[in-house]
Amino acid sequence: MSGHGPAIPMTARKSGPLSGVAEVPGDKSISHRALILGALSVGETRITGLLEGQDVLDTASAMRAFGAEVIQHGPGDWTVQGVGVGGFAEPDRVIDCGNSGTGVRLIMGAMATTAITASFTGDASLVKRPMGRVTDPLALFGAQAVGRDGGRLPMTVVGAANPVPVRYRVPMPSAQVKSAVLLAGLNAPGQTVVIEGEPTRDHTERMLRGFGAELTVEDTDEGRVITLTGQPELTGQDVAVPRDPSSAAFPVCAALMVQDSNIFVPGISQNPTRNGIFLTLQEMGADLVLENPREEGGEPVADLRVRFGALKGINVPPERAASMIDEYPILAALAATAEGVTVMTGIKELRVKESDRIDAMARGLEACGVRVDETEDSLTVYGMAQVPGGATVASHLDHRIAMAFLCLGMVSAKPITVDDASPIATSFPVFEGLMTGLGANIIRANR
Ligand SMILES: O=C(O)C1=C[C@@H](OP(=O)(O)O)[C@@H](O)[C@H](O)C1
Ligand SMILES: C=C(OP(=O)(O)O)C(=O)O
Repeated sequence: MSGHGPAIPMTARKSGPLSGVAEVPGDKSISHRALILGALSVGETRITGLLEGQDVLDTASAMRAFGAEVIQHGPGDWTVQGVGVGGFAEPDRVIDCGNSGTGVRLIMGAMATTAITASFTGDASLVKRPMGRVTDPLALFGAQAVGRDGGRLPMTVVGAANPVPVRYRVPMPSAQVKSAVLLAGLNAPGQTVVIEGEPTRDHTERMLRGFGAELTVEDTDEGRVITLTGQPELTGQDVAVPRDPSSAAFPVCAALMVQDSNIFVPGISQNPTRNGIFLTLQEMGADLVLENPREEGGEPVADLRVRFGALKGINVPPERAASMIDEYPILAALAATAEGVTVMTGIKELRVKESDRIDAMARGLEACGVRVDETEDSLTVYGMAQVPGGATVASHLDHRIAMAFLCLGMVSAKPITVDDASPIATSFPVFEGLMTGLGANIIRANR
């Protein structure tokens, strides 16, 4: 929803120790895809563990607008009656994707090779984000897009009536762009080929196969080559959504920062295209143990046992960036409490997220008394024994910035206030209750 309600300022104070079980909600990326692929299938898709964050609810409502029947039966328990590949109806209203880059970009891909027209918009954050990275490859299929300011929302996409298949090399590491092209390729005849220079999250590929598409993935000198055979009949599936590693990163990092903490975080996806944060934390010296590795819902998962302990700053290798792209805000907060310097390079994609995350973290950390250096493509954080805090930090309509500073406020000398924590509801609606349940001292500032 683009209608953004009143700001919710929130303050975090010295907390802990954190202890107990952190049951984080379902994976956001997989939740969006389960709804979209369910809508593009024939028959019923039953989804359990769906993330009921606003980003995903907006995708559910978009799928209804394209003609699918989407019903909630209970918490996390949803069904989708799909319309089949090429069966999307023309929506009779503007598709409002709220705060969600994943939602709008994947849905544009999913409708771009059907002869319908759809208009898209979003909130004050989403309308600033680049859409040309998706509409450029969609134009190769024959779709046309007209947007504001050379490729921003609001935007209207006219789907291709006679789509042709495409061979496309994704110019930046982006699972959203890759996925938009693959979803568009579903309704094009012949083979659509997507090549990515560095691997990004592969949920679309895994799930397309699970829904019955013919798709191959080859690692070559050119990169990862994904070939999809168009116009398959997708069949509704049962999807069990694993818990979100990107959400898990917040209680995990908070427990690593807050003295004497010891928490258990069950059932977290360890998909190798998503687990970079856990490798990084272990390199920093974290007492983070992966227990009971297993497969759930087609994804590798493990339980995490996390205990407080002193961490050291490291150089995070740029080639790891794609596998932890959403975790840099919380890593930057954690780095402020580690011994020594943490250097994060190869992260310029952070500049086009819900906010410019390099800038938002750098300014917020400085306001809290932490020294940082930034370049277009990197952020360096100088750790200190005691972060001063005592600042009000802007979240810029960015859930991950809000959560990162609330975690830092649990260990700073003086409290940290986030000017607006309402965007947390887009990805982690139970954050406040979950964290306070573990022992976090966070409270809505206006209560
Ligand atoms: O495909 C996805 O589900 C996502 C891909 C990433 O974005 P980019 O494709 O822009 O890197 C990530 O930051 C986002 O939270 C979710
Ligand atoms: C970047 C993110 O999401 P999106 O691009 O879907 O808005 C995120 O959740 O950190």
